[in-house]
Amino acid sequence: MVYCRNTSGQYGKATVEGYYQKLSTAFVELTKQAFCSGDDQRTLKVDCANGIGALKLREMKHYFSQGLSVQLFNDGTKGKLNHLCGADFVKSHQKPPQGIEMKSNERCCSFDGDADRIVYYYHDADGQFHLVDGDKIAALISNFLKEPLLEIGDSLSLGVVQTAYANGSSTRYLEEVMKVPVYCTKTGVKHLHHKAQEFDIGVYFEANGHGTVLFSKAAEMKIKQLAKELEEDKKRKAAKMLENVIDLFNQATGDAISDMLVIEAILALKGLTVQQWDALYTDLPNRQLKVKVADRQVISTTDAERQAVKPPGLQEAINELVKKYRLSRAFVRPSGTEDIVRVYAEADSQENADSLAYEVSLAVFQLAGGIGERPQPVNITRNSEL
Ligand SMILES: CC(=O)N[C@H]1[C@@H](OP(=O)(O)O)O[C@H](CO)[C@@H](O)[C@@H]1O
Repeated sequence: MVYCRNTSGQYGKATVEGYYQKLSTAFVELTKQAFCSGDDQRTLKVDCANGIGALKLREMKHYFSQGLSVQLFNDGTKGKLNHLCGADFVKSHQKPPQGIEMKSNERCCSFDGDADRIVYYYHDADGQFHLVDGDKIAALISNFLKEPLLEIGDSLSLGVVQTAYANGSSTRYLEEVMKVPVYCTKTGVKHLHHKAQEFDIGVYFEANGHGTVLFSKAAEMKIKQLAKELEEDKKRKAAKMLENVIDLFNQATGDAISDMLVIEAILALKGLTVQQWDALYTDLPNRQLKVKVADRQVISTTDAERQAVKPPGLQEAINELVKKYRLSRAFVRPSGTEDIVRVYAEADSQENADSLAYEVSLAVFQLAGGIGERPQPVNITRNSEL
Protein backbone atom coordinates (compact mmCIF):
# COMPACT_ATOMS: atom_id res chain seq x y z
CA MET A 1 0.00 0.00 0.00
CA VAL A 2 2.77 2.40 1.01
CA TYR A 3 4.72 1.55 -2.14
CA CYS A 4 1.60 2.15 -4.26
CA ARG A 5 1.01 5.53 -2.64
CA ASN A 6 4.65 6.58 -2.81
CA THR A 7 4.70 5.88 -6.53
CA SER A 8 1.34 7.67 -7.00
CA GLY A 9 -0.33 4.45 -8.09
CA GLN A 10 2.33 3.47 -10.62
CA TYR A 11 3.18 0.31 -8.67
CA GLY A 12 -0.53 -0.54 -8.36
CA LYS A 13 -3.81 0.52 -6.79
CA ALA A 14 -3.34 1.15 -3.06
CA THR A 15 -6.19 -1.09 -1.94
CA VAL A 16 -6.43 -4.73 -0.84
CA GLU A 17 -8.57 -5.37 -3.92
CA GLY A 18 -5.86 -3.74 -6.07
CA TYR A 19 -3.27 -6.10 -4.57
CA TYR A 20 -5.45 -9.18 -5.22
CA GLN A 21 -6.09 -8.10 -8.76
CA LYS A 22 -2.53 -7.21 -9.68
CA LEU A 23 -1.08 -10.49 -8.46
CA SER A 24 -3.90 -12.70 -9.74
CA THR A 25 -3.90 -11.14 -13.21
CA ALA A 26 -0.14 -11.66 -13.53
CA PHE A 27 -0.47 -15.24 -12.27
CA VAL A 28 -3.32 -16.16 -14.62
CA GLU A 29 -1.50 -14.51 -17.58
CA LEU A 30 1.69 -16.43 -16.78
CA THR A 31 0.10 -19.83 -16.34
CA LYS A 32 -2.29 -19.63 -19.29
CA GLN A 33 -0.02 -21.69 -21.50
CA ALA A 34 1.17 -24.15 -18.86
CA PHE A 35 0.60 -27.57 -20.36
CA CYS A 36 -0.44 -29.30 -17.16
CA SER A 37 -3.23 -26.88 -16.23
CA GLY A 38 -6.40 -28.62 -15.20
CA ASP A 39 -4.73 -31.67 -13.66
CA ASP A 40 -4.39 -32.37 -9.95
CA GLN A 41 -0.97 -30.68 -9.93
CA ARG A 42 -2.97 -27.48 -9.74
CA THR A 43 -4.03 -28.07 -6.16
CA LEU A 44 -1.97 -26.85 -3.22
CA LYS A 45 -2.46 -27.32 0.52
CA VAL A 46 -1.57 -24.20 2.51
CA ASP A 47 -0.91 -24.08 6.26
CA CYS A 48 -1.70 -20.48 7.18
CA ALA A 49 -0.24 -20.67 10.74
CA ASN A 50 -3.57 -19.37 12.11
CA GLY A 51 -2.44 -15.96 10.92
CA ILE A 52 -3.30 -13.09 8.63
CA GLY A 53 -2.48 -15.12 5.49
CA ALA A 54 -5.63 -17.20 6.04
CA LEU A 55 -7.92 -14.17 6.01
CA LYS A 56 -6.37 -12.70 2.90
CA LEU A 57 -5.93 -15.94 0.97
CA ARG A 58 -9.55 -16.89 1.63
CA GLU A 59 -10.66 -13.66 -0.01
CA MET A 60 -8.09 -13.81 -2.78
CA LYS A 61 -8.28 -17.43 -3.93
CA HIS A 62 -11.29 -16.84 -6.18
CA TYR A 63 -9.30 -14.33 -8.22
CA PHE A 64 -6.78 -16.95 -9.41
CA SER A 65 -8.91 -20.12 -9.15
CA GLN A 66 -8.70 -20.82 -12.89
CA GLY A 67 -4.96 -21.41 -12.48
CA LEU A 68 -4.66 -22.80 -8.98
CA SER A 69 -6.90 -24.23 -6.32
CA VAL A 70 -5.70 -23.74 -2.73
CA GLN A 71 -6.94 -25.63 0.32
CA LEU A 72 -6.47 -23.70 3.56
CA PHE A 73 -5.40 -25.32 6.86
CA ASN A 74 -4.75 -23.72 10.25
CA ASP A 75 -6.97 -20.90 9.04
CA GLY A 76 -7.47 -19.26 12.43
CA THR A 77 -10.93 -20.68 13.12
CA LYS A 78 -9.34 -22.63 15.98
CA GLY A 79 -5.75 -23.01 17.19
CA LYS A 80 -3.19 -20.39 18.16
CA LEU A 81 -0.97 -18.23 15.99
CA ASN A 82 2.18 -20.12 14.91
CA HIS A 83 1.51 -22.84 17.52
CA LEU A 84 2.75 -26.21 16.20
CA CYS A 85 2.31 -24.85 12.71
CA GLY A 86 3.62 -22.23 10.30
CA ALA A 87 6.83 -21.83 8.31
CA ASP A 88 9.14 -21.32 11.29
CA PHE A 89 7.86 -24.44 13.05
CA VAL A 90 8.21 -26.56 9.90
CA LYS A 91 11.69 -25.23 9.10
CA SER A 92 13.15 -25.55 12.58
CA HIS A 93 11.56 -28.91 13.46
CA GLN A 94 11.88 -30.31 9.95
CA LYS A 95 8.43 -31.85 10.24
CA PRO A 96 4.89 -31.09 9.01
CA PRO A 97 2.64 -28.75 10.95
CA GLN A 98 -0.26 -30.08 12.95
CA GLY A 99 -3.68 -29.69 11.42
CA ILE A 100 -2.80 -30.59 7.84
CA GLU A 101 -3.44 -33.93 6.17
CA MET A 102 -0.61 -34.89 3.85
CA LYS A 103 -0.84 -37.69 1.32
CA SER A 104 2.41 -38.98 -0.12
CA ASN A 105 4.01 -36.78 -2.77
CA GLU A 106 1.40 -34.07 -2.25
CA ARG A 107 2.68 -30.50 -2.52
CA CYS A 108 2.11 -28.48 0.67
CA CYS A 109 3.36 -25.14 1.95
CA SER A 110 3.36 -23.15 5.18
CA PHE A 111 3.17 -19.39 5.68
CA ASP A 112 4.25 -17.87 8.96
CA GLY A 113 1.79 -15.90 11.08
CA ASP A 114 2.37 -12.55 9.38
CA ALA A 115 2.61 -14.22 5.95
CA ASP A 116 6.02 -12.93 4.98
CA ARG A 117 7.72 -16.36 4.91
CA ILE A 118 6.90 -19.52 3.00
CA VAL A 119 8.37 -23.02 2.87
CA TYR A 120 7.21 -26.04 0.86
CA TYR A 121 7.34 -29.73 1.82
CA TYR A 122 6.04 -33.20 1.03
CA HIS A 123 6.10 -36.80 2.24
CA ASP A 124 7.68 -39.27 -0.16
CA ALA A 125 6.25 -42.72 -0.86
CA ASP A 126 8.22 -44.10 2.13
CA GLY A 127 6.64 -41.54 4.41
CA GLN A 128 9.84 -39.52 4.73
CA PHE A 129 9.41 -35.78 5.16
CA HIS A 130 11.19 -33.43 2.75
CA LEU A 131 11.54 -29.71 3.35
CA VAL A 132 11.91 -27.36 0.40
CA ASP A 133 13.10 -24.14 2.01
CA GLY A 134 13.99 -20.56 1.08
CA ASP A 135 17.31 -21.62 -0.43
CA LYS A 136 15.53 -23.95 -2.83
CA ILE A 137 13.01 -21.23 -3.64
CA ALA A 138 15.93 -18.96 -4.64
CA ALA A 139 17.43 -21.81 -6.69
CA LEU A 140 14.14 -22.50 -8.51
CA ILE A 141 13.57 -18.84 -9.29
CA SER A 142 17.15 -18.23 -10.51
CA ASN A 143 16.99 -21.36 -12.62
CA PHE A 144 13.70 -20.18 -14.13
CA LEU A 145 14.79 -16.59 -14.80
CA LYS A 146 17.98 -17.52 -16.64
CA GLU A 147 16.16 -18.88 -19.69
CA PRO A 148 13.97 -15.89 -20.67
CA LEU A 149 16.85 -13.54 -19.82
CA LEU A 150 19.09 -15.38 -22.25
CA GLU A 151 16.28 -15.40 -24.83
CA ILE A 152 15.75 -11.63 -24.83
CA GLY A 153 19.50 -11.26 -25.29
CA ASP A 154 19.89 -8.26 -23.05
CA SER A 155 22.69 -8.53 -20.55
CA LEU A 156 20.75 -7.73 -17.40
CA SER A 157 22.74 -8.60 -14.28
CA LEU A 158 21.28 -11.30 -12.03
CA GLY A 159 22.55 -11.77 -8.48
CA VAL A 160 21.45 -13.93 -5.56
CA VAL A 161 21.69 -12.74 -1.96
CA GLN A 162 21.73 -15.19 0.95
CA THR A 163 22.76 -15.23 4.60
CA ALA A 164 25.19 -17.50 6.45
CA TYR A 165 22.22 -19.82 7.15
CA ALA A 166 21.96 -20.74 3.47
CA ASN A 167 22.70 -24.41 3.02
CA GLY A 168 26.20 -24.94 1.59
CA SER A 169 24.73 -27.07 -1.21
CA SER A 170 22.49 -24.22 -2.34
CA THR A 171 25.41 -21.81 -2.62
CA ARG A 172 27.40 -24.41 -4.56
CA TYR A 173 24.45 -25.11 -6.89
CA LEU A 174 23.90 -21.42 -7.62
CA GLU A 175 27.57 -20.64 -8.21
CA GLU A 176 28.74 -23.78 -9.94
CA VAL A 177 25.68 -25.06 -11.81
CA MET A 178 23.63 -21.92 -12.38
CA LYS A 179 26.74 -19.75 -12.69
CA VAL A 180 25.11 -16.83 -10.92
CA PRO A 181 27.02 -14.62 -8.49
CA VAL A 182 26.02 -15.20 -4.86
CA TYR A 183 26.48 -12.71 -2.02
CA CYS A 184 26.17 -13.20 1.71
CA THR A 185 24.82 -10.52 4.06
CA LYS A 186 23.97 -10.33 7.73
CA THR A 187 20.74 -12.00 8.89
CA GLY A 188 17.57 -9.93 8.52
CA VAL A 189 15.77 -9.04 5.31
CA LYS A 190 16.70 -5.36 5.45
CA HIS A 191 20.31 -6.39 4.77
CA LEU A 192 19.40 -8.75 1.93
CA HIS A 193 16.97 -6.29 0.37
CA HIS A 194 19.58 -3.56 0.35
CA LYS A 195 22.18 -5.78 -1.35
CA ALA A 196 19.67 -7.09 -3.91
CA GLN A 197 19.01 -3.51 -5.03
CA GLU A 198 22.53 -3.43 -6.53
CA PHE A 199 21.53 -5.71 -9.42
CA ASP A 200 19.22 -5.38 -12.41
CA ILE A 201 17.55 -8.46 -10.97
CA GLY A 202 18.28 -9.28 -7.33
CA VAL A 203 16.98 -12.58 -5.94
CA TYR A 204 17.07 -12.66 -2.15
CA PHE A 205 15.86 -15.30 0.28
CA GLU A 206 16.67 -16.30 3.82
CA ALA A 207 16.78 -20.07 4.34
CA ASN A 208 13.63 -19.71 6.46
CA GLY A 209 11.64 -18.67 3.38
CA HIS A 210 11.63 -14.89 3.74
CA GLY A 211 12.44 -13.09 0.52
CA THR A 212 11.49 -11.80 -2.91
CA VAL A 213 13.02 -10.68 -6.21
CA LEU A 214 13.73 -7.03 -7.00
CA PHE A 215 13.86 -5.60 -10.51
CA SER A 216 15.64 -2.28 -11.01
CA LYS A 217 13.65 0.50 -12.69
CA ALA A 218 16.00 0.28 -15.68
CA ALA A 219 15.48 -3.49 -16.00
CA GLU A 220 11.72 -3.10 -15.75
CA MET A 221 11.63 -0.43 -18.44
CA LYS A 222 13.89 -2.47 -20.72
CA ILE A 223 11.75 -5.59 -20.34
CA LYS A 224 8.52 -3.63 -20.98
CA GLN A 225 10.01 -2.08 -24.07
CA LEU A 226 11.24 -5.44 -25.41
CA ALA A 227 7.82 -7.03 -24.77
CA LYS A 228 6.37 -4.42 -27.18
CA GLU A 229 9.14 -4.16 -29.73
CA LEU A 230 10.77 -7.53 -30.23
CA GLU A 231 9.95 -8.91 -33.66
CA GLU A 232 10.68 -12.56 -33.12
CA ASP A 233 7.77 -14.35 -31.49
CA LYS A 234 9.83 -16.47 -29.09
CA LYS A 235 11.82 -13.51 -27.84
CA ARG A 236 8.74 -11.31 -27.43
CA LYS A 237 7.06 -14.07 -25.44
CA ALA A 238 10.09 -14.32 -23.15
CA ALA A 239 9.97 -10.57 -22.52
CA LYS A 240 6.21 -10.73 -21.93
CA MET A 241 6.72 -13.55 -19.44
CA LEU A 242 9.31 -11.48 -17.56
CA GLU A 243 6.89 -8.56 -17.54
CA ASN A 244 4.30 -10.69 -15.74
CA VAL A 245 6.94 -12.07 -13.38
CA ILE A 246 7.79 -8.50 -12.34
CA ASP A 247 4.13 -7.87 -11.50
CA LEU A 248 3.87 -11.12 -9.56
CA PHE A 249 6.80 -10.43 -7.24
CA ASN A 250 6.18 -8.08 -4.35
CA GLN A 251 8.84 -5.40 -4.86
CA ALA A 252 8.33 -3.91 -1.41
CA THR A 253 9.06 -6.89 0.81
CA GLY A 254 9.02 -10.68 1.19
CA ASP A 255 5.39 -11.78 0.81
CA ALA A 256 4.26 -15.40 1.20
CA ILE A 257 1.22 -15.07 -1.08
CA SER A 258 3.21 -13.47 -3.88
CA ASP A 259 6.05 -15.99 -3.49
CA MET A 260 3.55 -18.88 -3.50
CA LEU A 261 2.04 -17.68 -6.78
CA VAL A 262 5.48 -17.23 -8.35
CA ILE A 263 6.51 -20.75 -7.32
CA GLU A 264 3.24 -22.25 -8.53
CA ALA A 265 3.58 -20.45 -11.86
CA ILE A 266 7.16 -21.68 -12.32
CA LEU A 267 6.29 -25.28 -11.45
CA ALA A 268 3.36 -25.18 -13.89
CA LEU A 269 5.36 -23.55 -16.70
CA LYS A 270 8.30 -25.89 -16.32
CA GLY A 271 6.07 -28.92 -15.70
CA LEU A 272 7.94 -29.71 -12.49
CA THR A 273 6.66 -31.70 -9.53
CA VAL A 274 7.73 -30.69 -6.03
CA GLN A 275 10.02 -33.76 -5.98
CA GLN A 276 11.76 -32.66 -9.18
CA TRP A 277 12.19 -29.18 -7.73
CA ASP A 278 13.58 -30.67 -4.52
CA ALA A 279 16.06 -32.70 -6.57
CA LEU A 280 17.83 -29.58 -7.93
CA TYR A 281 20.43 -30.30 -5.25
CA THR A 282 20.65 -32.23 -1.97
CA ASP A 283 20.80 -30.21 1.22
CA LEU A 284 23.73 -30.81 3.54
CA PRO A 285 22.44 -32.09 6.89
CA ASN A 286 22.36 -29.20 9.33
CA ARG A 287 21.35 -28.26 12.84
CA GLN A 288 20.45 -24.99 14.54
CA LEU A 289 20.68 -24.66 18.32
CA LYS A 290 20.19 -21.87 20.85
CA VAL A 291 22.46 -21.11 23.82
CA LYS A 292 21.50 -18.87 26.75
CA VAL A 293 24.26 -16.50 27.88
CA ALA A 294 24.24 -13.71 30.47
CA ASP A 295 24.87 -11.05 27.82
CA ARG A 296 24.63 -12.02 24.16
CA GLN A 297 26.50 -8.88 23.16
CA VAL A 298 29.75 -10.45 24.38
CA ILE A 299 29.74 -12.11 20.97
CA SER A 300 30.54 -9.91 18.04
CA THR A 301 30.97 -11.08 14.48
CA THR A 302 32.41 -10.10 11.14
CA ASP A 303 32.32 -11.41 7.54
CA ALA A 304 28.49 -11.36 7.33
CA GLU A 305 28.31 -13.05 10.75
CA ARG A 306 30.37 -16.05 9.68
CA GLN A 307 33.32 -15.31 12.00
CA ALA A 308 33.25 -14.43 15.69
CA VAL A 309 35.76 -11.75 16.65
CA LYS A 310 34.76 -11.71 20.33
CA PRO A 311 35.07 -13.30 22.89
CA PRO A 312 38.74 -14.18 22.40
CA GLY A 313 39.36 -17.83 21.55
CA LEU A 314 35.81 -18.65 20.44
CA GLN A 315 36.48 -18.57 16.68
CA GLU A 316 39.67 -20.60 17.13
CA ALA A 317 37.67 -23.20 19.10
CA ILE A 318 35.01 -23.33 16.34
CA ASN A 319 37.72 -23.74 13.68
CA GLU A 320 39.19 -26.72 15.51
CA LEU A 321 35.77 -28.38 15.92
CA VAL A 322 34.85 -27.84 12.27
CA LYS A 323 38.10 -29.54 11.20
CA LYS A 324 36.93 -32.82 12.78
CA TYR A 325 34.11 -33.31 10.24
CA ARG A 326 33.71 -33.55 6.47
CA LEU A 327 31.89 -30.90 4.42
CA SER A 328 31.51 -29.02 7.67
CA ARG A 329 30.81 -25.42 8.53
CA ALA A 330 29.66 -23.72 11.72
CA PHE A 331 29.10 -20.22 13.02
CA VAL A 332 27.55 -18.44 15.99
CA ARG A 333 25.82 -15.08 16.28
CA PRO A 334 23.72 -13.21 18.81
CA SER A 335 20.04 -13.28 17.79
CA GLY A 336 18.55 -9.92 16.89
CA THR A 337 15.07 -10.96 18.02
CA GLU A 338 15.56 -13.25 21.05
CA ASP A 339 17.81 -13.11 24.10
CA ILE A 340 19.99 -16.01 22.95
CA VAL A 341 23.03 -16.93 20.86
CA ARG A 342 22.25 -18.98 17.74
CA VAL A 343 24.50 -21.82 16.66
CA TYR A 344 24.46 -23.25 13.14
CA ALA A 345 26.34 -26.31 11.92
CA GLU A 346 26.31 -28.43 8.81
CA ALA A 347 28.26 -31.56 7.90
CA ASP A 348 28.19 -34.68 5.76
CA SER A 349 25.65 -36.54 7.95
CA GLN A 350 22.87 -35.55 10.33
CA GLU A 351 24.73 -37.23 13.16
CA ASN A 352 27.84 -35.17 12.45
CA ALA A 353 25.90 -31.93 12.01
CA ASP A 354 24.21 -32.62 15.37
CA SER A 355 27.46 -33.33 17.19
CA LEU A 356 29.24 -30.35 15.64
CA ALA A 357 26.34 -28.08 16.67
CA TYR A 358 26.46 -29.52 20.18
CA GLU A 359 30.23 -29.07 20.50
CA VAL A 360 30.06 -25.50 19.23
CA SER A 361 27.22 -24.81 21.70
CA LEU A 362 29.44 -26.03 24.53
CA ALA A 363 32.26 -23.76 23.37
CA VAL A 364 29.81 -20.80 23.39
CA PHE A 365 28.54 -21.77 26.82
CA GLN A 366 32.09 -21.97 28.22
CA LEU A 367 33.68 -18.99 26.47
CA ALA A 368 30.75 -16.56 26.21
CA GLY A 369 29.25 -16.76 29.70
CA GLY A 370 26.57 -19.43 29.36
CA ILE A 371 23.79 -19.49 31.98
CA GLY A 372 21.31 -22.17 33.05
CA GLU A 373 21.58 -25.77 31.94
CA ARG A 374 24.71 -26.79 29.99
CA PRO A 375 23.95 -27.66 26.36
CA GLN A 376 23.09 -31.33 25.92
CA PRO A 377 23.88 -33.57 22.95
CA VAL A 378 21.16 -33.47 20.31
CA ASN A 379 19.05 -36.59 20.10
CA ILE A 380 15.91 -37.45 18.28
CA THR A 381 13.70 -37.32 21.38
CA ARG A 382 14.85 -33.79 22.18
CA ASN A 383 14.37 -32.79 18.59
CA SER A 384 10.78 -31.71 19.16
CA GLU A 385 11.88 -29.07 21.68
CA LEU A 386 14.56 -27.40 19.55
C1 LIG B 1 18.09 -17.89 11.93
C2 LIG B 1 16.83 -17.17 11.64
O1 LIG B 1 15.93 -17.75 11.04
N1 LIG B 1 16.76 -15.90 12.05
C3 LIG B 1 15.56 -15.09 11.86
C4 LIG B 1 15.24 -14.29 13.10
O2 LIG B 1 16.33 -13.43 13.39
P1 LIG B 1 17.39 -13.63 14.58
O3 LIG B 1 18.22 -12.37 14.54
O4 LIG B 1 18.16 -14.87 14.21
O5 LIG B 1 16.61 -13.87 15.84
O6 LIG B 1 14.08 -13.49 12.86
C5 LIG B 1 14.24 -12.52 11.81
C6 LIG B 1 12.96 -11.71 11.73
O7 LIG B 1 11.86 -12.50 11.36
C7 LIG B 1 14.56 -13.25 10.48
O8 LIG B 1 14.75 -12.31 9.45
C8 LIG B 1 15.79 -14.13 10.69
O9 LIG B 1 16.05 -14.86 9.53
